[in-house]
Amino acid sequence: MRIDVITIFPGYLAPLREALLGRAISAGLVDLAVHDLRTWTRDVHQAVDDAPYGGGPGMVMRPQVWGEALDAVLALDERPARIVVPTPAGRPFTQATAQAWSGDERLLFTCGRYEGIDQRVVDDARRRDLTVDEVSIGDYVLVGGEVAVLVMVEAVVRLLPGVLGNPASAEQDSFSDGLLEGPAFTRPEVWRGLAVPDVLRSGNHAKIARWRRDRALERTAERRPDLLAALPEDALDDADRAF
Ligand SMILES: N#Cc1c(-c2ccc3ccn(Cc4ccc(CN5CCCC5)cc4)c3c2)n[nH]c1N
Repeated sequence: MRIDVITIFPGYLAPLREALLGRAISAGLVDLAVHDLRTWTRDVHQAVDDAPYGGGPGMVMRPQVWGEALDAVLALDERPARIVVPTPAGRPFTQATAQAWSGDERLLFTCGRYEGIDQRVVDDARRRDLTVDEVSIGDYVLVGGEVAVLVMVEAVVRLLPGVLGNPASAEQDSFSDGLLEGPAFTRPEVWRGLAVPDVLRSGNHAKIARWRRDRALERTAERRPDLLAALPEDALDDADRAF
């Protein structure tokens, strides 16, 4: 997978070259290129923003600079790219989104700042039959798109074959079966007077699986009843319902 990121703060994306993601890049599983949006400015001040038409707070990012940047970065590789535009007004980015995008050949992330990017940049890309997804990572307000890109790239890249040491980990993700995962424990058996649940040390795999499922159902009902309500009819078996 090729990933391009366009931003006025390239340094914000440095964490993508650390740890797991850094190893995925070194292993050739991901090609990452970060581009400074100001490369495509033409004025001495390298202006990327201007006042909003119709008034209102803050500034809006200029379409000319973004249009030239997108055209140039898209031309760097012939593979079709999904253009991702983080925005507070976007569709929710979920695990299902990450799963879907993990099958893409190329992702191109545009990091807005100020009050966002002139809407015509998205409109122009869509009318050229480019795939453009305007997404939000959550119902809170950030200062720009860079942090959202860090979140989305990590969520997608960890799903690529060969990235996670143990593929089962991604298969047993929270949300992958529609439920939150339950509590996890490791040694020591007792820590500050708190013991690991006996069932986890029983060696009885059926009982352990049941216990873990019950804890996942309990936690989901307590913290995310919306996820429970959204489960498909056949997602819960009789043992689940008895819980
Ligand atoms: N993903 C994601 C995001 C973002 C995000 C993503 C990309 C950009 C680019 C610029 N900003 C700053 C900003 C902040 C507030 C507003 C709304 N306006 C304020 C007054 C009138 C409406 C517009 C932009 C961004 C924020 N925030 N939260 C998420 N889950």
